[in-house]
Amino acid sequence: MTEPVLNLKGVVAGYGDTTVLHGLDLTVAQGERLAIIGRNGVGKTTLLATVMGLTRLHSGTICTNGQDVSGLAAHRRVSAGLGLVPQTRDIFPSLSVEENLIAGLREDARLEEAYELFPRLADRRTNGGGQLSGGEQQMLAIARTLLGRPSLLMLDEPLEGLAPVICDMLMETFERIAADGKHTVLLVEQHTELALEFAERVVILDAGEIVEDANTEELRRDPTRIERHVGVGMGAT
Ligand SMILES: Nc1ncnc2c1ncn2[C@@H]1O[C@H](COP(=O)(O)OP(=O)(O)OP(=O)(O)O)[C@@H](O)[C@H]1O
Repeated sequence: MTEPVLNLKGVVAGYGDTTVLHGLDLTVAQGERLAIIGRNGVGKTTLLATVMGLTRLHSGTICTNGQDVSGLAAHRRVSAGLGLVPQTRDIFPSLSVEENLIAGLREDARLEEAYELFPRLADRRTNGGGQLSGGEQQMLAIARTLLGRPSLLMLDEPLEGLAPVICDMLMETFERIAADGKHTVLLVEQHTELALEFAERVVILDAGEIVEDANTEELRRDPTRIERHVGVGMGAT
């Protein structure tokens, strides 16, 4: 049987002594398209950061593809197949686009893959990271993470603050990445409708706990299950 790409058991985590996640159990199968939604401050970013080893894990275990990574540093988790595009994008502003990409490049990956995915980055390859528009920075952040060859690609509110035309283009790109057979995509998104459009399964976080974990169609049939945790109307929260 194929191991899940992500398996969390009893995860209690936070910052220092503060606990934000209160005992999460979550299994993500290979190839799944999962969205995590919830109001501001419920712990979505903390969950992704915890998977990457960037918070304090008080108890519980985190496994990826059958490997327990609970005690590993973030860079070792990248080698184990976990990839995060953080909300902050973390582009190096003084390095060129190409140098930013090289920073994420695994030996078996090629720079050209990034340019094939986002031709715009090829046009901008010698420009500094700090000279890019918000949309171009997001493309760079996504491409750089993909060059690390993640089996799980985690995207933290990747559409935030971007123009609708760029959001559409990025959503299409996420569809392609999810369909290529090499990646499992986990999307954290404030815009509930966009999240539901993309995902086949939706997890809702509230106050650091998973309060819904269901098939997207099932949730669509009973929107109150979303609205009671995310807000009325299922629009942007
Ligand atoms: N570095 C930090 N140190 C201490 N507390 C933090 C830190 N980052 C976040 N928190 C707290 O953890 C809780 C969860 O925040 P988190 O950013 O994970 O929520 P979120 O669901 O991603 O919200 P948003 O949609 O606003 O990004 C909040 O109470 C927040 O204040």
